[in-house]
Amino acid sequence: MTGLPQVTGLEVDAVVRRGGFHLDVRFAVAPGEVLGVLGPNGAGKSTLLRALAGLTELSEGRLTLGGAALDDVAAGVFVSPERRPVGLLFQNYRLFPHLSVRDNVAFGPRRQGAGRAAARGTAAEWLTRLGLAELAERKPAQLSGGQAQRAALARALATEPSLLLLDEPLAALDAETRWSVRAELRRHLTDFGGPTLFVTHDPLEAMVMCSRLLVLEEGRIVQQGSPGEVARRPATRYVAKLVGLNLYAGAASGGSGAVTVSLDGGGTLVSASETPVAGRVLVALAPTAIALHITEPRDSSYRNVWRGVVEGMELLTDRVRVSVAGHPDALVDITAAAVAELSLAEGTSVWLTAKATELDVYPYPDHTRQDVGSSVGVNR
Ligand SMILES: Nc1ncnc2c1ncn2[C@@H]1O[C@H](COP(=O)(O)OP(=O)(O)OP(=O)(O)O)[C@@H](O)[C@H]1O
Repeated sequence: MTGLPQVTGLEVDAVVRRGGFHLDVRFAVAPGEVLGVLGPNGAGKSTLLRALAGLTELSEGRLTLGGAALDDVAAGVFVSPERRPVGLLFQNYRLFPHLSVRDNVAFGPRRQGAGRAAARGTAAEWLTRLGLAELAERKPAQLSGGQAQRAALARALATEPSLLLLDEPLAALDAETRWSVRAELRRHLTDFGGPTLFVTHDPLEAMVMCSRLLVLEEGRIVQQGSPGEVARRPATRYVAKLVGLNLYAGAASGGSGAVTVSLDGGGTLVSASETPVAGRVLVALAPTAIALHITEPRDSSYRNVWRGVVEGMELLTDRVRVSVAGHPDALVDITAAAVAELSLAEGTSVWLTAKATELDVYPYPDHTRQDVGSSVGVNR
């Protein structure tokens, strides 16, 4: 025993330049951890996965898996894609159309040097595990979307990879199939002992499938944390929107139990936060925690009362999301019955109220780029 920790996970310290785009990230993924990678279009999610798979070269930095370098620009190390112990699962499956399902799954083991019979044996095992044994002789075009996705998963796992890279693996499936394939995939990810990166645009999927989330924006990491932390305390406007919260940036003053925040875009909010906070902060407020009134509310239990004008309404499954312009702007979720009772329409003047206990105030995250500050609120 040397007493040194054994490095078995993935360590990423990477810069990739593609035209005018720069990806610049540093993070680690532990064995068995499923890291959800979220971010708006063009944030660099696919670029990151491509770099890990060896399909795009690093401009600077180093990637190590289990302590061994896959890429090390300074040392001149680059392991070619076919020699990386990496399982890939992409949205559009990329099964070979001319090969049977069995041969698609046997392809990886064959490429790794297994004999024809051994590779077919491995393929048969994985197809059985994924409930596809009876479809082994079919061609990909003869499979449903869910079956094809399972075949692609069998193909990714049959090479016994040390790292799994999943790029929106469920996006092409219809809602019902997606649900069952997701449950299946989750089971396999739990069994898989290595690190997994899971790119998705779907916040629910990220919450359900991933043990930790990493949010990329413009090639940089703007937030990392457990799904619960990210959902409760979003670091940027993009994350707040994703998890359905109002988010405001401002300057805090006052003590525990009554923190006053002067918002960047005008207006003031008061929080009953028990943790003393001062200086630059973010304030998260759920759309369901705001109430709308036509006349000025007389109930003094509302510490936050401000005026606004209805800008738009969107029907959600069981509520209506009302977009209100004011200081601050806000998204407010109310029932369809309340919309009717208040006779709300675009242009209606309203009063907004929120209890101080409903506002979560937290320090402005250090790792958030400072220039996000002025635009961080869902609303100005
Ligand atoms: N081959 C390329 N050459 C130059 N720039 C590229 C190339 N491929 C992608 N880019 C640019 O790199 C940036 C990141 O793209 P990437 O595909 O990694 O984003 P993404 O987060 O996966 O987006 P999406 O959610 O839309 O799939 C984008 O600005 C894109 O235009």
